[in-house]
Amino acid sequence: MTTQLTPEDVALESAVLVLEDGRSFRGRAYGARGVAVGEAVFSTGMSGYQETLTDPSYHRQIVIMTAPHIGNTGWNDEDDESGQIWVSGYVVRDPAPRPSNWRSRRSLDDELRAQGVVGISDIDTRALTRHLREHGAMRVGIFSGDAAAASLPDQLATVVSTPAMSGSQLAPEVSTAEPYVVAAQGDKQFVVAALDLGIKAMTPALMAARGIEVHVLPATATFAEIAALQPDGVFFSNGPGDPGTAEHEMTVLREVLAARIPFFGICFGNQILGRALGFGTYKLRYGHRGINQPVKDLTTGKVEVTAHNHGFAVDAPVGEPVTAPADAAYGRVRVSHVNLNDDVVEGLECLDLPAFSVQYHPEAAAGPHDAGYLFDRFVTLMREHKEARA
Ligand SMILES: NC(=O)CC[C@H](N)C(=O)O
Repeated sequence: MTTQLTPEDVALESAVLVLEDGRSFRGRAYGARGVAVGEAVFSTGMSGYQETLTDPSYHRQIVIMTAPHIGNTGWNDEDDESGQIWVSGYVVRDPAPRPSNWRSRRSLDDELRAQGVVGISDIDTRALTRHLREHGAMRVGIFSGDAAAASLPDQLATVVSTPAMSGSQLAPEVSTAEPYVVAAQGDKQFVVAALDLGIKAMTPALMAARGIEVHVLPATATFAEIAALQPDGVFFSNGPGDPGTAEHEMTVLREVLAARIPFFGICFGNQILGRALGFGTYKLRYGHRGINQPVKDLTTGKVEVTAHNHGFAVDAPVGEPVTAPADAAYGRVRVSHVNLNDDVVEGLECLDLPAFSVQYHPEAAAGPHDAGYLFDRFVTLMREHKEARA
């Protein structure tokens, strides 16, 4: 006689989370069954889990949600930031047994299973987050189904054999294979070439809403391919991996700067601008991920509450402008934004070139929208540049 498991039995299946330093947590299988490995990172967002899961910048990361209840509003057909879930695994405390929202089409659990994403629930996510804050981001594995029964040394061996985030070049793995165009809404005012390093759907949408025709290009695009579009501006998106590996993108950006084409970069794009100007990048202890990070705009003195997802940052001096260390021809540059929690550089502005960037997310789809003015700043920069050339 075969035994049929009921949904309740399945929900009670045990699973284990193993950190690379040997600490482990027992929980329950959630989403797909199997093995997931990646870098353990925590997000403090209380909402927007669908946008988080589909953000390509989370490629090869296992995301731990500090908000205890996840899945309450289910999964809809409108909020994806890309064509798939990118996190390599998902860790929650208390998943909603029944989603409730007028837009929900299926449960989060069903969507994780359908996309083969291994998760774990009933984890003390507070204890886990405190561990990561004390010991820093590290590799982690989730083991469920048959893999849950393997020995801890075997599970640990799997975790430590996965590549570390530092040194990982991941943008080409998530970038579009072919260029595509997002049409401007209303009259077309500007053409922007947007390098897709892991772009989120909301970014071209917010540009299109401002009359920009966005040509989204693969990460491998050359300066010649960008210049062939005769763009009014160039944009470099967010994306996964270590910015220290983005040699091709940095070289292309230096050509963009030399050609004095207006430039705006977000997150990975900010780190690449930092490198192009001659600053270093470094890995943060545990990064910034969530939608409640206070950032000060040093131009206006205003503080904005912002969405973040970064594990690396630019090493540039806060205060008086400095000459770009890479090449005096780039002129002066200043740090334009800082994080008020830890003074991390959150934005760069060139004073003698039409280029600026931010480390955080003005496109934040789950909000907050305090930083939306940065898209307007890009439009102003392109307009001024166009008028000066006319
Ligand atoms: N969202 C992003 O663009 C992240 C950039 C980079 N991968 C980091 O972790 O810092």
